Amino acid sequence: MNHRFREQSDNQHTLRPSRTPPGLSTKIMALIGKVALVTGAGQGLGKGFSDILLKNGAKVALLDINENIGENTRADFGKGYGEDRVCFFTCDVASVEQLEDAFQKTIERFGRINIMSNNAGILNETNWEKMVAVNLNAVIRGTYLALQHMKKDTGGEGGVIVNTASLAGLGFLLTVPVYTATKHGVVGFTRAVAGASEESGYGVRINALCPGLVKTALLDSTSERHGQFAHLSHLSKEVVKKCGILEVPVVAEGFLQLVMDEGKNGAVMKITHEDAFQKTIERFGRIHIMSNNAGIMDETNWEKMVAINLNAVIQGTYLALQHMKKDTGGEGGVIVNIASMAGLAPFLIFPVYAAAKHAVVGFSRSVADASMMSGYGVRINTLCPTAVSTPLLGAVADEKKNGPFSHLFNLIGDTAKLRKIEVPAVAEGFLQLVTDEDKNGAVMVVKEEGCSYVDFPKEFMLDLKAHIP
Ligand SMILES: NC(=O)c1ccc[n+]([C@@H]2O[C@H](COP(=O)([O-])OP(=O)(O)OC[C@H]3O[C@@H](n4cnc5c(N)ncnc54)[C@H](O)[C@@H]3O)[C@@H](O)[C@H]2O)c1
Ligand SMILES: CCCCC[C@H](O)CC\C=C/C=C/C=C/[C@@H](O)[C@@H](O)CCCC(=O)O
Repeated sequence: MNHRFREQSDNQHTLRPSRTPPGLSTKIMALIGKVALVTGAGQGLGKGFSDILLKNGAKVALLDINENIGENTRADFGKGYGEDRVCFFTCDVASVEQLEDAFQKTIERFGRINIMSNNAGILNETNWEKMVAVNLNAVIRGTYLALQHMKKDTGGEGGVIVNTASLAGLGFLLTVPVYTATKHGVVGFTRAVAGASEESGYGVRINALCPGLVKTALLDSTSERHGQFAHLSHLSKEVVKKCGILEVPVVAEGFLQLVMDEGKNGAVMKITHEDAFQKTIERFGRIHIMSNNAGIMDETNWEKMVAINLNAVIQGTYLALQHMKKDTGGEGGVIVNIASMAGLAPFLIFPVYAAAKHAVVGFSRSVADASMMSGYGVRINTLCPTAVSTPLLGAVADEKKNGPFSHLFNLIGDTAKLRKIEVPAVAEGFLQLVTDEDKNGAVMVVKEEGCSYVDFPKEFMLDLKAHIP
């Protein structure tokens, strides 16, 4: 299934026009050396958020009320990312003293705080006062404490706060009215305090994340957790059926966007299943062939180019695998990822385009082997055409899209004179990769002379077995 990261806009209730354009802005917060504090980090979403922050170079203080799971997670991350980059503090976020103490200890350990994730949350409609204390009051307190440490007017370095709300913070769930209230509270508080921080020149962005149902322990519901409306729990099951269940890493990607995108303040990101795959299945019953073809050429807006030309190809491949792989009831199939000759050779003036396309080649060849070894019955091939006569090539002649090497623009000369092949020739090659059942991990070049397969030199093969003593 596909997923949708969408910024929620609510014109009627927006106090002023949103200052953040939809999609990624060009200013990205670098995470290397940044210090993050994540609550409820022992498992579930908090663990996923911590993981993605560590993966991107941040140091993370994990906070959780459960010492056992917190310590285990710290040990895992310590092994994977280095003991000096992660620590754990036992902390009940509903306790003012414990939360303040955890901030202090984080500063003592890492010297500062740049990123705060107010994520800890529970589902308990019976002890609803406790739920309000954890899901709402502690988010407010965590935000205020983080602001105190980060705000620039009192010597802080600025930073970003991401509050975990829920889709139930935008809509409602009949079985969990108080949970719904706490999450609406988080959304409202976040939007208001984000505006206040901006007006006050604090240099701290504050955003809210609203995922639908996510596969975590929070969903192991008991009737006690559903309180007096437990008899309506069949209605929750209907919601689950309608919404589907998200995986933690998908939500973590959305979280990372809210952290890194310097253009986002007061943003409310909704994460639900995108229904492109679902709609295709509803219409045709199944999917056998996936072509990850969408791409752009823009060295100036290179982050966006990487997101489309590489990240989306990875995402599309994984989603297609989920639907097609035989071990979970799929019928098998084939995925063809569209790279370029620039995925095999250096490309003057377009180095990031070349990097993304090289990565598509490497990713597709690796995942093709992995799919075969896993018995998925899904082949994955790559197509590398030379210059094709389509509007994409307009970028070559567009100085604005040439990025830092636009001074070499004149070397290209007249693009009309560029040697190009036509779309049907590329389509022929594409069809071969789809239909030839012997081709998996194949990389096909399409040039004026026709189609040929790349024969990678044997010395560049990674023989894993040879590396195991
Ligand atoms: N799972 C979902 O479907 C879903 C959907 C939308 C939003 N959320 C929200 O995501 C957040 C994380 O939930 P999850 O799904 O990862 O749940 P989870 O139960 O897997 O993890 C929650 C973590 O928070 C910790 N925690 C609980 N109370 C705490 C407290 N008082 N102080 C410190 N830590 C505490 C727990 O020990 C646990 O490690 C919550 O705010 C939840 O409301 C969850
Ligand atoms: C009983 C399980 C409780 C889990 C709570 C989690 O936080 C997950 C909440 C997930 C789904 C909530 C769904 C709400 C659905 C409707 O109200 C929906 O129509 C909301 C749409 C909101 C919008 O699109 O703006």
